[in-house]
Amino acid sequence: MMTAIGLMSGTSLDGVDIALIETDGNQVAAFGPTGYRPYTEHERGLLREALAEAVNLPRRDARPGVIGEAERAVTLAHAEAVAAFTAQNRIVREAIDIVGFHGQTVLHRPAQRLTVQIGDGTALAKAIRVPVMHDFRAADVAAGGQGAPFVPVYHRALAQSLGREGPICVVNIGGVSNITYIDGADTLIACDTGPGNALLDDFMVRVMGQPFDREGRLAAQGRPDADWIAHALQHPFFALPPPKSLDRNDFASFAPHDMAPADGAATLTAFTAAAITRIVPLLPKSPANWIVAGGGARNLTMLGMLRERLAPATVEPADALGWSVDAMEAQAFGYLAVRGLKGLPLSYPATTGVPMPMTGGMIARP
Ligand SMILES: Nc1ncnc2c1ncn2[C@@H]1O[C@H](COP(=O)(O)OP(=O)(O)OP(=O)(O)O)[C@@H](O)[C@H]1O
Ligand SMILES: CC(=O)N[C@H]1[C@@H]2OC[C@@H](O2)[C@@H](O)[C@@H]1O[C@H](C)C(=O)O
Repeated sequence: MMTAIGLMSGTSLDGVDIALIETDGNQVAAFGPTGYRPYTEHERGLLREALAEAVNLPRRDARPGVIGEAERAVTLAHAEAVAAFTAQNRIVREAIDIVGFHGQTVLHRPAQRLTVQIGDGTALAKAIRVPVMHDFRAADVAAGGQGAPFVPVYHRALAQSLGREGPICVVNIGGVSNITYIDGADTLIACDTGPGNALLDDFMVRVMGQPFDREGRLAAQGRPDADWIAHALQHPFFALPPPKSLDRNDFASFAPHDMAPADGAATLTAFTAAAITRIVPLLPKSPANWIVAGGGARNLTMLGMLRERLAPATVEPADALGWSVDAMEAQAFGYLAVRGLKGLPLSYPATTGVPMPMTGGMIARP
């Protein structure tokens, strides 16, 4: 068994999730503590600027202007997250075999074999004095894969311990939504499904001056615009079979106009639920159980809409099974780091479209 710390900074740009996990790269032996280090307003501003600048990046290792500045901020925030987490939980660095460091995606264009995660693995390893596995998506994209999603192998490890009849679908509703379809030991299919919370968050900031729709309370007071959703679902992405992936801003132009705030929030929430449901006819069988992770699992209106659309399948938030809603991706990158160390596959033809199962990740030693 190995002890790994995973670090994830997701598309919501809210902060760094951190989690400890014990695993041999196949089974999960134990979940450790979890933590969170929010970005400051200044850091969030830098990340937003870096995302806007990144559309012009020619190469994945280029760090011009504000992107370099944002990278230094990301590395420092992660070093602080590890220092606070280990101090708080009295973990000595000798007890940690590896740290899995995802970094912050600023651009994702797999068709151009380009996916860019900022965060300096070597600098982080030096700062925390523990080996760091980073750059998880690079090898996959270089081999012609989508480079995302990467959490499915971890979902599979968790699902195997449930001992349920399949098929099971785990859906992660972060900034972007992605699903993992598991049926028995042999079938693992994954893809991004469309927007998660990012459109709703951007709408809430613009219209209500709030970072997100807490528990889905605003959406609960509104009426989804069915025509708007039907039109949005005409986007060719939704008809594509898995594997497929998205950049955070691929749907950024899908903003409801001329709608009351509650109706706009209800429409965007229903759009996310409809886009997730749209994947069902593209899967081999209709999933019997849906498990919802990511911040979207805390949005009760979203959960209600998913239940309505996916019935008679069951829809449960991940924490109802003892899994972490918030730290699942951080745990996953700890798990993936151990798999990377052992040369085990991180992605498969049916999860990212790589021609063969691929290991990945780069190791930086202090
Ligand atoms: N209590 C809550 N009620 C409603 N929504 C919530 C709540 N808590 C979090 N969220 C939503 O979840 C989002 C954060 O989700 P999460 O941390 O899973 O995203 P991420 O990891 O950054 O994204 P990704 O998985 O796309 O990389 C918030 O921006 C917000 O929209
Ligand atoms: C390129 C990139 O960073 N993609 C993220 C993003 O956020 C959610 C979705 O889009 C997913 O594909 C992926 O993250 C998770 C952690 C994954 O790789 O499984």
